Amino acid sequence: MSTSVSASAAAAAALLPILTGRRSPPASRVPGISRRRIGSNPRLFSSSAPSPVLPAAAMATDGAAPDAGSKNKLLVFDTKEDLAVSLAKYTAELSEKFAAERGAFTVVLSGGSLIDALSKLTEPPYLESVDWSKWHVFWVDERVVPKNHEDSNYKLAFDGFLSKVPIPPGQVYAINDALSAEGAADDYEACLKQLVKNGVIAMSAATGFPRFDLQLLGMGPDGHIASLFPGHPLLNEKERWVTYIKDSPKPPPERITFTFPVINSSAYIAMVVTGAGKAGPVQKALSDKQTSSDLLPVEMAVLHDGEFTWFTDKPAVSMLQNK
Ligand SMILES: O=C(O)[C@H](O)[C@@H](O)[C@H](O)[C@H](O)COP(=O)(O)O
Repeated sequence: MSTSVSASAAAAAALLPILTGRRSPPASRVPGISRRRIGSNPRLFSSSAPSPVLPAAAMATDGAAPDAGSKNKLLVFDTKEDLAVSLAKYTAELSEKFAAERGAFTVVLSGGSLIDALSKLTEPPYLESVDWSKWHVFWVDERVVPKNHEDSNYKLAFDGFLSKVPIPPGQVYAINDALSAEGAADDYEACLKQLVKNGVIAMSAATGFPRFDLQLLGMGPDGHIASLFPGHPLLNEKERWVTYIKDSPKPPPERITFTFPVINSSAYIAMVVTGAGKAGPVQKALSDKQTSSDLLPVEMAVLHDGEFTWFTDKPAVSMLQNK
């Protein structure tokens, strides 16, 4: 059982009644293919269908917000299992779409609980049906530690996901762990630039930054995403693709991270956020009271031209819903 909410950046979804009895369309549809718009008000759906992934056509709002809010969605799941099933279907469908359209699928991972949420992709039917040879895997942020260190996001992803699927090892782009934070950020940015030249990574003509096909992100209880923390000067980086931080409030202190211009140039973002500890930032991000002065990092993740889907559970949206 799940609930899907249209979630423009300005949508006060909490204020809407839940409409029942509407089933989601067949889950084989790839979100974002159709662009039909259905009106100016945010809509909220409750669905008993096994997959809550609704096409953008059904979820779109009509420019209620001045950003890409018309392609934002909020999915709320009863269980981690339901979330993982839906996230696997969503990712597999995008893999098929981008493999067909551009012969490559560029996927960006974060650390944290996201990796567990990808577990269903390592099982049938996806293990066999996904064309893993098209995948190119990147990290939105990485801790500057050796790849075999317990703090390494690469190790987390390798142990929990990458070692279980047949992605060609040369298409998994870990940081150079022999370098300093500065050096690793420069090196990673140079690697991305080369892959743009080779046509593996798309470019956004609109922003001039790389356009990853799918970024699979988590959010911390303080509203941070990637290694972009509240109030940190890196939030304002406008030139670099990849930068570094040496004073991360979340240990370990030294990290590299994508910048907002890169995050916001993506074609798709899945923001996977569960648990009551995240309810505050979720509420802030999805409320219509955004001001430019005190934005949390998660609120600054606004796609220039893409589709942003929140994969959440009920505790995470508990401050949004009508009681
Ligand atoms: O390097 C990191 O520290 C992670 O990439 C981090 O940004 C993570 O994605 C969030 O903190 C959410 O983590 P959880 O989902 O485990 O809360």
